[in-house]
Amino acid sequence: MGGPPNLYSFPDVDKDLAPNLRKYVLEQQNEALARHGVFRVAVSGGSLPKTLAKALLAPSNGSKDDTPEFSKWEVFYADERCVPLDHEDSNHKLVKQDLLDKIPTDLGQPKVYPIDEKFLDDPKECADQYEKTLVSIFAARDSVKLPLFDLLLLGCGPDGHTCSLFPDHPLLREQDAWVLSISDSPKPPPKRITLSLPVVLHAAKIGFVATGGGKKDILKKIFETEQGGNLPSGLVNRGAGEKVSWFCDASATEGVNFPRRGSVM
Ligand SMILES: O=C1O[C@H](COP(=O)(O)O)[C@@H](O)[C@H](O)[C@H]1O
Repeated sequence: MGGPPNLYSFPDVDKDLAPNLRKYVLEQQNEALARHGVFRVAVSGGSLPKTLAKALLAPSNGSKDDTPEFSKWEVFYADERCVPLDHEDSNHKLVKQDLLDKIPTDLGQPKVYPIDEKFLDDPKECADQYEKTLVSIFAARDSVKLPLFDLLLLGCGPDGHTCSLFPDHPLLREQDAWVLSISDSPKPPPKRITLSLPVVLHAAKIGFVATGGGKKDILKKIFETEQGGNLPSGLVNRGAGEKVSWFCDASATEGVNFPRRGSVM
């Protein structure tokens, strides 16, 4: 990858981070719609859905560039916990309650691809079924080696995990599968599915959202140390380089020695 990742650090989440995240997401939307008429985005759970909702549910300035065209969105999950879709641990539940349910009707609704609840007891089957869904969308016309998401919106845990790819876990070595299962997640709940690292690295753009003082030690590690570069978020950061943009607040980047960018152009 050519250039370095982009690190944005904003004084305030509501006033600065959310509007810049909105600009970034809508830029990716508009480029994707111009490319192929649909915007394919995979989102994470955790703290991301709340910040994303602040960004996307804000009133538009009325320009075409600043309008979310939700009816042309296809929303997937970067990772999901094997729990019912209305369970409080479900990433889909968070995204639905914070964002999807609050989209004004005149903006349309995205097509959403949650996991199939039939396979909650069998994470491997759940992952295989989700991969089949991706194959039916991304590889229907010609066969592709990896699905090309227009945008991935990811979180970074305080241990450096992203999606449900955890530090030192054998899943990080997977080269072929698109969607993986994990039954021993160090963070509960233990049973989950996740996009594989090659799929993450292949995405057109990758936006991390990391806010709050609880993220500053891990960001310092990722941006400043060799060891941090080998953590899951660090592997994405190093491997995808300039395709990666970090949307952080000042508390998360305090003491992080890496050049920051101003605002999204
Ligand atoms: O378990 C998970 O954690 C990560 C990070 O969450 P955060 O609350 O620290 O932002 C999240 O991105 C992932 O989707 C989720 O399953």
